[in-house]
Amino acid sequence: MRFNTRTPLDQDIIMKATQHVANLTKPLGSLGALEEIYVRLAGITGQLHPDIGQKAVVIMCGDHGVAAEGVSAYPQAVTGLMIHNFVKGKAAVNVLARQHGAEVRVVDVGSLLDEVPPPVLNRQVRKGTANFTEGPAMSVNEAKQATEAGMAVVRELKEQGVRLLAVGEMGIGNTTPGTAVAAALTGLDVDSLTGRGTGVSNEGFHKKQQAIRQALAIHRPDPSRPLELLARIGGLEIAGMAGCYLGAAKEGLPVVMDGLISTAAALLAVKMEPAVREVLFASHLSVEPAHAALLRELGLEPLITAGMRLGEASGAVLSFPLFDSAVGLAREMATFADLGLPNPASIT
Ligand SMILES: Cc1cc2ncn([C@H]3O[C@H](COP(=O)(O)O)[C@@H](O)[C@H]3O)c2cc1C
Ligand SMILES: O=C(O)c1cccnc1
Repeated sequence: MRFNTRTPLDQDIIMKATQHVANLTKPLGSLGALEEIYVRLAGITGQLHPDIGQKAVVIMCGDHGVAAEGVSAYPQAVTGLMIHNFVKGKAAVNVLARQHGAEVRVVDVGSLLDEVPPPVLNRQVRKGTANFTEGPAMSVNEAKQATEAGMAVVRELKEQGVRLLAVGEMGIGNTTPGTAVAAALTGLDVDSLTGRGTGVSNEGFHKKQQAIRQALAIHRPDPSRPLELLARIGGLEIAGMAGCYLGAAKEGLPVVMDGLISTAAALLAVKMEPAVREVLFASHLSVEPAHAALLRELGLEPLITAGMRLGEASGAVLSFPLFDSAVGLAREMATFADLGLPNPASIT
């Protein structure tokens, strides 16, 4: 299956933005990653002064059959409880979204909840995945449906005026499929990639490594067939997030990833459609070891290292002020020409 996206970057604006940032009254390159953010935002939006005023965060939710293997420190029911907590506005990501001016959109693509509380979008493809140590997590068709749900949500947000997006997830047990996907896509070994997620015990940690190894052995996932890989060892919210990134590339919308699971979904989306890479931004570096491996594979540097390991898009929303700063600096700083001077960098 191909998900059509347009080539997102406007090369003419990229050149103009690169020149503009080089002419600002500061040593060349001294604003580091903020300069790169600004130039790429300009390329994605096609605007020399990108409008990223209206922001949203999408939280994809789903449950995991592999939780039955005892791979998480928390019971599966916490996924549903947290969906209710998002509705009340009381989760970490809600607080951060209020602080940084972002709308929160929660999408249930496959929790175990029988009644999905409004305004959560009920896009349940099925109630949780199957245990992937025994068989595929879901069918290819189900993975496709969840992916398309993510694409549709992003299309709606873009139509409603959203100009910067964060993507995150909720799903107890999902650092296990997140790490399995990372292992399959990077080829790195399970020992070096597996972390403790919510803080699983030593016993749970060994079960987790065992579950991932077993899944890789049974399914032999092929990185050149990303949708099938997603169906076998992924998750419904992972598919939903992959759809968000595909949708963002299609809509020309900059999108900020969070930690391990959202970045695993992003690498899957890039494997499905390489143009997705152009609209992706890394926010923070998760404690989960597989996260750094995924970012390396994507060739992206995290902006914040704060020892976080939460998911929910908390790190992504936390990075929003850096995006506003990047755009504001480019818009408001004087150029050397404004001061009536040649750019000192161009005369030495
Ligand atoms: C109360 C609570 C809130 C959360 N918010 C995000 N996660 C995070 O932890 C889970 C993954 O870790 P593991 O694979 O170890 O289960 C995911 O739901 C992720 O979003 C949470 C976990 C809990 C317990
Ligand atoms: O890196 C993450 O996104 C993460 C880490 C631990 C638990 N949940 C998510």
